[in-house]
Amino acid sequence: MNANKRIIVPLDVSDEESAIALINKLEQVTFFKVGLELFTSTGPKILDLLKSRQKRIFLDLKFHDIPNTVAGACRSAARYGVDLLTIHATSGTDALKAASSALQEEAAKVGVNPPKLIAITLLTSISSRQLAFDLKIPLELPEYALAMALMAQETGLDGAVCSPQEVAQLRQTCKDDFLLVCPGVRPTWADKGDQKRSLTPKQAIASGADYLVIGRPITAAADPQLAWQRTCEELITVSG
Ligand SMILES: O=C(O)c1cc(=O)[nH]c(=O)n1[C@@H]1O[C@H](COP(=O)(O)O)[C@@H](O)[C@H]1O
Repeated sequence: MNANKRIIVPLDVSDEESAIALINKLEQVTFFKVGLELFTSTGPKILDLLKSRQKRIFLDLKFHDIPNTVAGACRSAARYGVDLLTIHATSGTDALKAASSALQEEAAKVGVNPPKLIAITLLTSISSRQLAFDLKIPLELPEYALAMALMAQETGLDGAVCSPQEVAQLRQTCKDDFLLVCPGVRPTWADKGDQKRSLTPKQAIASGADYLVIGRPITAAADPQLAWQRTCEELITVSG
């Protein structure tokens, strides 16, 4: 896959106008993420706009609820015809199974391809200290992320979201076609911000990530187009 097709740019802005401005500046980007901030503001309108421009869509709503509720949310999301959708692994196996079945059934009913359903293993903003002291989870961080990914795989999900620092271990253990999506990726020249477990794009791909989510280094740059190009150039040598 071309380097630029592996990068997903999140439209983490508060309204449609700002999202359109970013999409226009980033003409070469083929895959965008619509997350909680933008979707809460615009609703599905933004998905139609992206589709009209032939963009791929990662709808990152991070569902986390009881089985009946996530199944209903997945039925609604299935109708949008997006490419990727997220749910927290900590929703539990019953909810993961209910979500996955609901997506398949509803997509077949309305005649669209179901999105790949991917599980959040552990948010990339959580440190090992926070995992132990705030969340009270008595496992090493990589061990916990792997357990969540394997649980997602066993319940029939299509992949997982993990930090680049855990991706090599997940790649080794999970099936080859289990999609691994890594946010918290920072080009060599970018600030880390609130991302606690980051690697560079090149390191993340070399470690086995299928897709990288790279936001602020590109979207908050003075020249987003130039930042996008520099990011792609960093990747070319490993995945060109
Ligand atoms: O699901 C995600 O995309 C996600 C999961 C996670 O564990 N960490 C994480 O940062 N993200 C998203 O990835 C993007 C990262 O943005 P930047 O930190 O600006 O590159 C944001 O849209 C986050 O919502």
